[in-house]
Amino acid sequence: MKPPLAIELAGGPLAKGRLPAICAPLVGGTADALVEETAAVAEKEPDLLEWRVDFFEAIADTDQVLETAWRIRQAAPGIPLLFTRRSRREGGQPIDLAEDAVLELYHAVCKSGLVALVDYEMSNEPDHVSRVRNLTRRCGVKLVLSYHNFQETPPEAQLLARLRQAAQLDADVGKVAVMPRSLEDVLTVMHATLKASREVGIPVITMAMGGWGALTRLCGGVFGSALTFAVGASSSAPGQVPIEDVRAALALIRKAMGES
Ligand SMILES: O=C1C[C@@](O)(C(=O)O)C[C@@H](O)[C@@H]1O
Repeated sequence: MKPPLAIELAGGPLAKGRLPAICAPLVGGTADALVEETAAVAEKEPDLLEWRVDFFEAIADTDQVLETAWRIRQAAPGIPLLFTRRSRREGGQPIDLAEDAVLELYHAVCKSGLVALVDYEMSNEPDHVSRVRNLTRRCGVKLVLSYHNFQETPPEAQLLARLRQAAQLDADVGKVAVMPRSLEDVLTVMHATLKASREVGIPVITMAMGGWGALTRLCGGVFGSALTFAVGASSSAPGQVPIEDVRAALALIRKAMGES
């Protein structure tokens, strides 16, 4: 039976018979575009959908956000929704919303019961991070605490520190996405993933972006990444691979590693 929230069960090495969950981003700018996008993506049966609300033109109108979240859920029944406002600082779209307004939006969305998880960046004010932690807990929503670096790949110790920090801040999931400047950087991400998945005590999601980083999107599960972002209709970051290709690669890796 398919688990209700694959991410809760995913995350071990494939050699132990587990697969990373597959999450497809939604990046439409309007409600109608998002509904169309969702219907197309849902046919590909990702484990999770991520609504990148920073792409949504009406992000400042909470009622429209809630109504659109509801329409997304209707267009993809049974697929849990991850709600993400990526800040411009960490690679998101420029939006005209102060952080307090973002928190109010998160509050309304969590209370609505429409989303299963939210993503919030660890680099936000500690007070904001703890407010998001408290409200997600009150609403029964899982919290992904994330870190993104579109410029470079910090050293392994820093990646590990970020994932440990997510656990210390009581996240349900820790996530890092970084830009590799060399193949060594790709290895750094995978090494940090293996260590973190063994020691931090919460599921970790990691990836390197861009062309080299595509390797981590296909093989990251082997090293303990709980989830991989893959393109259903449109990509939300450089290097994302179509869902079909990710599935084929995962099946091949499992077979080659001797798993059925
Ligand atoms: O954090 C991430 C990961 C990501 O940046 C990627 O590289 O796949 C894509 C984003 O939409 C998501 O919020």
